Amino acid sequence: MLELTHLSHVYGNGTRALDQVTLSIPRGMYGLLGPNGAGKSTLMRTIATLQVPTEGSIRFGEIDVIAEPQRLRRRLGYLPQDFGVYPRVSAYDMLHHMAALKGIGVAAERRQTVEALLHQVNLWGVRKKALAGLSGGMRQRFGIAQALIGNPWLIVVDEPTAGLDPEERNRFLDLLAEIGENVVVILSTHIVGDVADLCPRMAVLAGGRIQLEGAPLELIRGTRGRLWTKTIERAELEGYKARHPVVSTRLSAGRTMVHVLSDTDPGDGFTPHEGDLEDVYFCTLAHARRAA
Ligand SMILES: Nc1ncnc2c1ncn2[C@@H]1O[C@H](COP(=O)(O)OP(=O)(O)OP(=O)(O)O)[C@@H](O)[C@H]1O
Repeated sequence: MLELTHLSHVYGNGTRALDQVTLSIPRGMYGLLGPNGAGKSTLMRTIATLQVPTEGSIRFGEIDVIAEPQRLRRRLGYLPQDFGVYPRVSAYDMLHHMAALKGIGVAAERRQTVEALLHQVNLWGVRKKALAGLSGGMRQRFGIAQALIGNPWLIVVDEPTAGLDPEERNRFLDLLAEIGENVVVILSTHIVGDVADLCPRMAVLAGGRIQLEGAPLELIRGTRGRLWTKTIERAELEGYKARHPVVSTRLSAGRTMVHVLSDTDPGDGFTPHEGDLEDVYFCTLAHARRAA
């Protein structure tokens, strides 16, 4: 279990990127969902011991993460948002090098680890290729392989599917799902589908604050009977926004589909709408914006 308590972070320029974040993150896949600038990367870097928060505490089991970062690092796998690699080095050699850095000193053990990981992430066939020659999806799978060196108990993955095509994204998510239920995996993302597909628990972060926490299915159930939809012309949107609490709009075959959150029938031709996690997310963001 990873416990974050009253975690805040203020950058030198005064930006409050995290504001009293308190979360208990159990074993399994945990989704941290938020828009650009929400503070996700700040939180991921803080958990990964790359920066020290201004305030608050982090515990992972018996480890006081801020006081004993080295102890956590031995148990940590981290795939940062901007995962830089030496472009001309092969996947095989780079993984070897990283395994050595992670403390696997015995050559035979290192070789065994590297080969098993290359098979696990399905990169065995391209292991001799320079990293620069791999596709975006392959590079992200390489990123997961390096994060898995040394059998970590805590795995932090920051926006891993951004920029992947749908097939590569599916393959990457399948790989994450396989990592197992016995470790804590935190998946930070702005893509609702990543969380919907993988995570039995999640939180929404916006403006540095936790806006919502829970199990996606329960959170979706919480919108039941309160969501309404109508398809309108784009030009009518401003009028609808003025009359109704619009939480989201999406285009459907060139027309605009409006979703409204209301405990009672808003009239005006709206029909009941079966919500999904995207609706939960947009309702949460709309609420956070109003509160701000
Ligand atoms: N080194 C820094 N110095 C000053 N402000 C920063 C720094 N890093 C991030 N910020 C600011 O902190 C806030 C949170 O940024 P962060 O990168 O953690 O968000 P994010 O949710 O990961 O966003 P994105 O999806 O765009 O990466 C933003 O307002 C950002 O501009």
